[in-house]
Amino acid sequence: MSTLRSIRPVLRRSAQSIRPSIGSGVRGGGKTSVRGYATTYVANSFSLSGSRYARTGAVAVTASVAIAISLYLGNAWQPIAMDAQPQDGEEEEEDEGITQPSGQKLISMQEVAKHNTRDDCWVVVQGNVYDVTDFLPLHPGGAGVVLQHAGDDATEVFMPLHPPNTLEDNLRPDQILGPVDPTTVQPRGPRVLTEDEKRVRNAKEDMPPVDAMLNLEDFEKLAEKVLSKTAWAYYRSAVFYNNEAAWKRYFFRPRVLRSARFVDPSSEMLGMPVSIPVYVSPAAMAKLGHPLGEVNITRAAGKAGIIQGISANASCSLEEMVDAQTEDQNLIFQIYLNKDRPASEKLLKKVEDLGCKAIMFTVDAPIPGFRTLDAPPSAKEDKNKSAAPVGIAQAISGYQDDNLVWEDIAFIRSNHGGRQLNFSPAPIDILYEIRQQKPELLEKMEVYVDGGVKHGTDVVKALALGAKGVGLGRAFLYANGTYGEEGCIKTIEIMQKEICTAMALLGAHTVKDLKPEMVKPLGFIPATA
Ligand SMILES: Cc1cc2nc3c(=O)[nH]c(=O)nc-3n(C[C@H](O)[C@H](O)[C@H](O)COP(=O)(O)O)c2cc1C
Repeated sequence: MSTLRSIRPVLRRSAQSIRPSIGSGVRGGGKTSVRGYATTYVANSFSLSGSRYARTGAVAVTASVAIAISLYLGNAWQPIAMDAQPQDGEEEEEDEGITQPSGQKLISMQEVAKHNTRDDCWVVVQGNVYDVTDFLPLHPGGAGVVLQHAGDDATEVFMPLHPPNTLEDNLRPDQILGPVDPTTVQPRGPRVLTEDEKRVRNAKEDMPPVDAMLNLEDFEKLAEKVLSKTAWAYYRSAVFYNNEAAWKRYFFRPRVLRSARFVDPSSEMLGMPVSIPVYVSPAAMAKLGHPLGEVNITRAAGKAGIIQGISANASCSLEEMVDAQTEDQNLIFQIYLNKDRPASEKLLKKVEDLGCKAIMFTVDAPIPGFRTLDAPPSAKEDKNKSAAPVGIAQAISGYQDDNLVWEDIAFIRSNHGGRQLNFSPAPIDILYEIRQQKPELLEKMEVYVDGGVKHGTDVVKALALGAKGVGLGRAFLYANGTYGEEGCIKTIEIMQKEICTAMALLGAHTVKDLKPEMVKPLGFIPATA
């Protein structure tokens, strides 16, 4: 990690909590008018110089995102069955492999099927055969997830959840065995949609245009209808009991008779200009909601001028997101410390080489929390034995170092929280406590907040109390899962309008005009020390 001095780390610590981080030099951004709303707002447009990212130097991803999970989601690659079927007596010859003109042997499905045990496990993904025997104990979701597809084609369950090249990046060259002989692939016939797939298809046909989404709650309601049961369960099953409610306990003290004609919601985060002080919180598995996954979010964040935090468990590769970014877009990468620490160092090096501007270091997920909604499907529900034998959250964890302590990360001074422990304090309550008891901290370091944010007013409350920026996690997953990139852009637009309206009505022209005395808690106030 010492090789990464130029990357600014943001350590994720307390669950659903605030994110203090160390800011540094300020870079200017140009200004453009954003119209089409009652007031003229001035937003920052990025014009960073010297921020082109290196797009080479990509090396292996860690086991963290490798073969993370098996779930049945449909619409994935299926091997093409050729008309010619093997004739009796020809099997032995095929099992030895047909040699292609390139010299590479084709492997028959019959041969693949022989390697179907824990001690000898092959799988086929997108027409290629992989020997994953040695990888079984390393699989984040446990060996069982992979063994369900031992000796068989795992493409359909593998593809929606893994970045491209996951297998190539994590297996030794001798474990990448070569292409399947397509003449040996049994035709599967037309795939019959499950009840859930039919429900999703019908719901998608009924979707209103994106402009019918008036606020983030509209996206959430629609997401529940159009997402697969698996995606909804994973996205929704977080430990946010208190967070959403907590924002509603804080009220404004507006200032009046201050012109509301001009409002500028632009700001800076970690020295980077942002059009609004909202960022994308790193959240895994965007492909569960849309085939283009996190890339949609990258594109939207780039166009709208906000920062994207990329999950270590993203279903797209970092390279894909880097390729999708605009020239002066800023990406931040989130990591968990891997039990295999050199793997984390390797990942950090890659993250730096690919031009990410900071890291968020999540430290509150040494083990996954309980999520009943995201539980493994019962055997009854999963007749095809195609789903993961554990929930998604469980399946993509496991590689995180559960022995991580402060001493290991003494060089990092800031944090980011996940969503593991229920009944942890809500971020706004912690922020308020800091404002009351240690206001000097808010001057010394940048504090970021996320968890349960649904309205521009939530953002404005946090900014007034001293936060530098506010993150949205599920909002982008829902937006992506409903309308893809368009939905993510609409989400940012909605937030911008709501933030500007709240600022104008509070009598704040710029983010700096938002003051702590403009926000007070009513009702329950968390106990103070
Ligand atoms: C489905 C889902 C996946 C998440 N994945 C990650 C992750 O991979 N890494 C991480 O540090 N935080 C992760 N988080 C936590 C988010 O970064 C963020 O703290 C949280 O979503 C904020 O709350 P919100 O969803 O109400 O905005 C995830 C959250 C959700 C809901």
